[in-house]
Amino acid sequence: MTYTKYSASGNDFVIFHSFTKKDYSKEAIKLCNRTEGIGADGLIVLVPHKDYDFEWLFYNSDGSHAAMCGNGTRACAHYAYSNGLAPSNMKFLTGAGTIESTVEKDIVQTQLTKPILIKDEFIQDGFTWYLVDTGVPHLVTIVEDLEKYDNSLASKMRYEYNANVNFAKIEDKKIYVRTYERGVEGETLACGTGMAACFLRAHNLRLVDDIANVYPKSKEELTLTKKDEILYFKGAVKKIFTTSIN
Ligand SMILES: N[C@H](CCC[C@H](N)C(=O)O)C(=O)O
Repeated sequence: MTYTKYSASGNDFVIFHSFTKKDYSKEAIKLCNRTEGIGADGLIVLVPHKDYDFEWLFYNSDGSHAAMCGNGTRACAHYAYSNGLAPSNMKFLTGAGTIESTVEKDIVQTQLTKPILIKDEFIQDGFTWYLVDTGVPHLVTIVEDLEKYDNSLASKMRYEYNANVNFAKIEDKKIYVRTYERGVEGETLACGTGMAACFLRAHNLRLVDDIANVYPKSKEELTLTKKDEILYFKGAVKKIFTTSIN
């Protein structure tokens, strides 16, 4: 089987396509393992679909299934276009619904799913939180200093709310984010739906404009846009290598 490794702003994925729609959780654990596998935050499998360019199956590195992955959609769209599986402007089916992505060289833009507010502002453990679903659930707290990121608190909140956990700093209308990712069970270098959740929170508080640059732990620049209540997520992706494993 041929596998391709992508990095989307530091959030990395193993991607392949197959005619077989089945549970790939075990493959995800094996392939995402950073010592004995290829190593990645997640596995993405493209399978045929009669109504869309393809359907995707997404797994976190612990083998758990997730409905959506913002960075994963950008990597997967680039993979699909590069392999002739979809046109540059494509529509594919995810666990969170239909996703539309557009590929222009190494820049990919994804139209995210409609955000759903789960729990508005609440205070817990000394931080003010906001819980929103941007394809998957995300807790967001805005802090003055990202050194306030607390991995053990993030892990506690992740299990209490079954959500990813984001600490965001806003400076000159730019957003800087650190994310503890569910299913990776640790901080990743970027989390697309997490950046979208932070953007939404900052936008609601009028701390950013309708278009904002967002910088995850990898420091790569991404752009989030809110237009007619729809969120668009744009940034570069990198194909790292392709390999065959028997
Ligand atoms: N870990 C997430 C899925 C991946 C989200 C993230 N990698 C992104 O780019 O949106 C979850 O289980 O909810």
